[in-house]
Amino acid sequence: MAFVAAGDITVHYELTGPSDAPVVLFANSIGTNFHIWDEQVKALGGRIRTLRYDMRGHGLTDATPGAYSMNMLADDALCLLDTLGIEQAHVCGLSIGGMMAQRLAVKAPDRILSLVLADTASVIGPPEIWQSRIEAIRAGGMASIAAGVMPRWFTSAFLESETERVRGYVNMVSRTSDAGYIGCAMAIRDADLRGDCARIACPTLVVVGEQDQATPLPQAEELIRAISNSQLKVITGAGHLPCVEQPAAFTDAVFDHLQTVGVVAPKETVRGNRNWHAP
Ligand SMILES: O=C(O)CCC(=O)CC(=O)O
Repeated sequence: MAFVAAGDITVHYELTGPSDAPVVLFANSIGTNFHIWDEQVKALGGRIRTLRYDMRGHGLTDATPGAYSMNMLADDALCLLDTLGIEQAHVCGLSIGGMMAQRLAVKAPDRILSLVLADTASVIGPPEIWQSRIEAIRAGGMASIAAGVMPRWFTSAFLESETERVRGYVNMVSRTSDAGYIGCAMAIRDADLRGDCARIACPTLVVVGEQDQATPLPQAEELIRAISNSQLKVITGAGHLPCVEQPAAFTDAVFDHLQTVGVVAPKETVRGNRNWHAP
């Protein structure tokens, strides 16, 4: 396990892959931790340098009290890059991680080379959803909301067939810090990144699970309209966490994007040399 002091927090992170390879920074969604990227890191780690971390308030990263903002979360990511001596990176962010990535690409355009914005939007609302969730956590703790979130994250097929894994995700949410989740929920509640989106210039892939209930396809289409240099990929058979529910399709989408932006060699070469989807 690796930890680094970045600004006012200690961040739990993992950096793997060849030291001279391009870096892809992976940012998690609310209520999760960096393990949502396990399959992508396993599949891509030999070709690129993968940097994943637990967002402020999540996993083993510090949870500070009070409201967070997308700007604060983007500063955390920049601080992590600075502390690890990484000048430039591609960024793949899911949901709040994708909101943070929108802010980051505008805040540091010379450092962010491309984006994968997965199951995210410029506004994830309405604010009342987040406010009532914050109040529910204050009243009953994280365990009181954990099971109710699952149908917003996973397809009914996954909920029915993957009961142990779903139980594990309920545990993941339940064990997230109250303060950390509330801080991030406030950041989502208060964020409107439409102005940032119009200013994103780097190549951007927008990915969405076709059955995403939290940030559905029309919101991904809005991102495509707002970001000039963007493409859309819909992942079938997935909800809000396609990196978990359809990991191979999600990894392929990220890989194709990295190929488009010139980070990795053509698919045939890579897949010819590696057992691409092997566990
Ligand atoms: O937990 C939900 O209901 C959806 C969460 C969301 O939209 C933001 C995120 O996953 O970071």
